[in-house]
Amino acid sequence: MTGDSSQKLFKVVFILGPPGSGKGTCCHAIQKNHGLIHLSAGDLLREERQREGSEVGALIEAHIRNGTIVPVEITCMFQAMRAAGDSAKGFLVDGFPRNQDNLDGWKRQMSGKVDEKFVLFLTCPTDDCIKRCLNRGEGRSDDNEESFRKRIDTYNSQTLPIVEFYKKQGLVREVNSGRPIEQVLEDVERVFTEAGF
Ligand SMILES: Nc1ncnc2c1ncn2[C@@H]1O[C@H](COP(=O)(O)OP(=O)(O)O)[C@@H](O)[C@H]1O
Ligand SMILES: Nc1ccn([C@H]2C[C@H](O)[C@@H](COP(=O)(O)OP(=O)(O)O)O2)c(=O)n1
Ligand SMILES: [Mg+2]
Repeated sequence: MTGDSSQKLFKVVFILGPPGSGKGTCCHAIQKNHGLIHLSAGDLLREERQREGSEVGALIEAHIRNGTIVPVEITCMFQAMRAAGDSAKGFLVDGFPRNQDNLDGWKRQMSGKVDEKFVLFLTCPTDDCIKRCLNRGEGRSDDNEESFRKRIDTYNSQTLPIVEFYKKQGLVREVNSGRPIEQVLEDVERVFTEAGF
């Protein structure tokens, strides 16, 4: 056997779905119940954008407004997972991998280090998603109609193929999130229970 067998694998669940589909909301509920750590790629990027002296803040903001995806070298999820320590039971990786570049970077860094449990795929009609984003009330620079349209285009052209990639591996668990939150969370909870969480 080669490699360090004492190294603990990071247990990971990916959360994907269109903007406003409820990824963050579901992660919030699930992390409380299951002792998992929620890592939102978007939150991490917004944090870096706000960090004084950040050399990539302006670049991140341009991507966020344009609804395009920041290069994976900047969106370093591995760093955040390592920083969280290995006491975590697992990670909810929210909004990542969102395109082929994200996926390639993830594989380069994480191969042999992660146990990918499944992808929670939230589906929600675009009309509901836009209403939710416009009413989110977090003052985000991309929660306006123009940025939303660009984000949804990026989602359809770049993120859905990633969902397909995981579907082929039998890893996708789909939940219709275009329903009242109690119903969504009931189904999400069931998916986690079935996966042994
Ligand atoms: N099932 C739901 N029904 C109605 N509103 C919801 C539902 N799920 C989430 N929301 C609301 O929609 C907005 C977007 O949710 P959020 O979890 O931030 O989505 P995402 O992370 O996918 O963009 C938030 O204001 C949230 O409170
Ligand atoms: N993997 C990621 C995730 C988000 N981003 C950027 C581009 C996205 O439009 C914004 C916002 O992402 P976030 O996941 O917070 O947005 P939603 O929760 O889907 O509304 O951040 C990215 O470049 N790469
Ligand atoms: Mg979110």
